[in-house]
Amino acid sequence: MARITLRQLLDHAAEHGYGVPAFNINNMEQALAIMAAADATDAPVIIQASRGARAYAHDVMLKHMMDAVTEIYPHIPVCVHLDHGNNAATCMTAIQAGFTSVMMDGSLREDGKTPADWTYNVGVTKTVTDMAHLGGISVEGELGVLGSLETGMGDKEDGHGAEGKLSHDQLLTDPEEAVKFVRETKVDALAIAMGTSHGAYKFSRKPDGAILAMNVIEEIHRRLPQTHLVMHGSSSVPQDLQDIINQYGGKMPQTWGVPVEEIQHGIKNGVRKINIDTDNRMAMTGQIRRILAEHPGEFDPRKYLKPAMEAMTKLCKDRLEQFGTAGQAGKIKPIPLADMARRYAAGDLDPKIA
Ligand SMILES: O=C(CO)COP(=O)(O)O
Ligand SMILES: O=C[C@H](O)COP(=O)(O)O
Ligand SMILES: [Zn+2]
Ligand SMILES: [Zn+2]
Repeated sequence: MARITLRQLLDHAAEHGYGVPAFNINNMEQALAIMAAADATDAPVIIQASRGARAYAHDVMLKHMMDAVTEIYPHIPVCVHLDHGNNAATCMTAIQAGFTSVMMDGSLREDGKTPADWTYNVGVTKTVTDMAHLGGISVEGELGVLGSLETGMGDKEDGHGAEGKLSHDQLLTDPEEAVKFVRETKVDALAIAMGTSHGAYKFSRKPDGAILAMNVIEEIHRRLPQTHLVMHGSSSVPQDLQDIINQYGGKMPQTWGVPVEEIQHGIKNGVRKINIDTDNRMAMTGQIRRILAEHPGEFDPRKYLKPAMEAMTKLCKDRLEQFGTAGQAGKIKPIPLADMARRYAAGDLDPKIA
């Protein structure tokens, strides 16, 4: 059984200069689609579940799905990660359900809507790292609020995200603060804000530096070369997926996501975890729409879910190859949680800050 912690996986990625996509799941089809891609490319993967996914699928179902995929594919290291935990309790129950890594998103208050202040974010994140590291579990924190530099709006699209208008100061992570945040919280990975947002409607044009501030990543990486950076809202929203949805009755207005080459530039500058959900949702939806439109008499879910899974597998394979994750699975031997716990206790995994 090859369950791995985020920390071990991202340390390996940093050592070998690659990035790891973190794909969201809500159901069996998505879990199987991701694993088929990881298997085909010999890649380790991060499978993450949001609070919404946990409510949709039930923790027990998620736990057993993760047991199942690691049993089916024992040679693939799988990190099971909580996406956007809103408080310490949510993180704790995820750990109880078998997650090897949690995100404590203290950039927002517990309601998942209100931007939080520095003291709250540092306090709640440190509470979670203190607790999680005792068990060898990894923690991702977030500094800066996700949202659009074009409109100043937070990303309310999928229910989790800031409400109302935000200032550029809130939308762009401050590199000086990032250093202090990592030092004080001892997070294993740091999510930063630089113009990406969740969902399909990120940019009204192909993004340039004015609306996708890759310079913020470069600056943070310069000051924190040993810290693993995380890009949220990193779906590329490919044109062909927009087209297929619209061709078969969908009504998605034209939109732009994060170009893969920008993510590759990020990987050269310390980005190790890249969160992707929307692209997979679109890949599945496009095929479901196509099958149902072309075969209106069809009512066996397998007839549309199988092509949907295949489209998702293709998307995942593309990203595993583009981010350099492909070919790395066989090189990793997962370290047991108890060993990770000992390393944290000994201070071996403390942030290295110049
Ligand atoms: O950041 C994400 C999950 O935390 C997903 O981002 P997308 O909506 O761009 O896929
Ligand atoms: O927040 C990021 C993911 O896209 C999860 O979305 P969700 O909260 O709708 O499950
Ligand atoms: Zn979200
Ligand atoms: Zn996110």
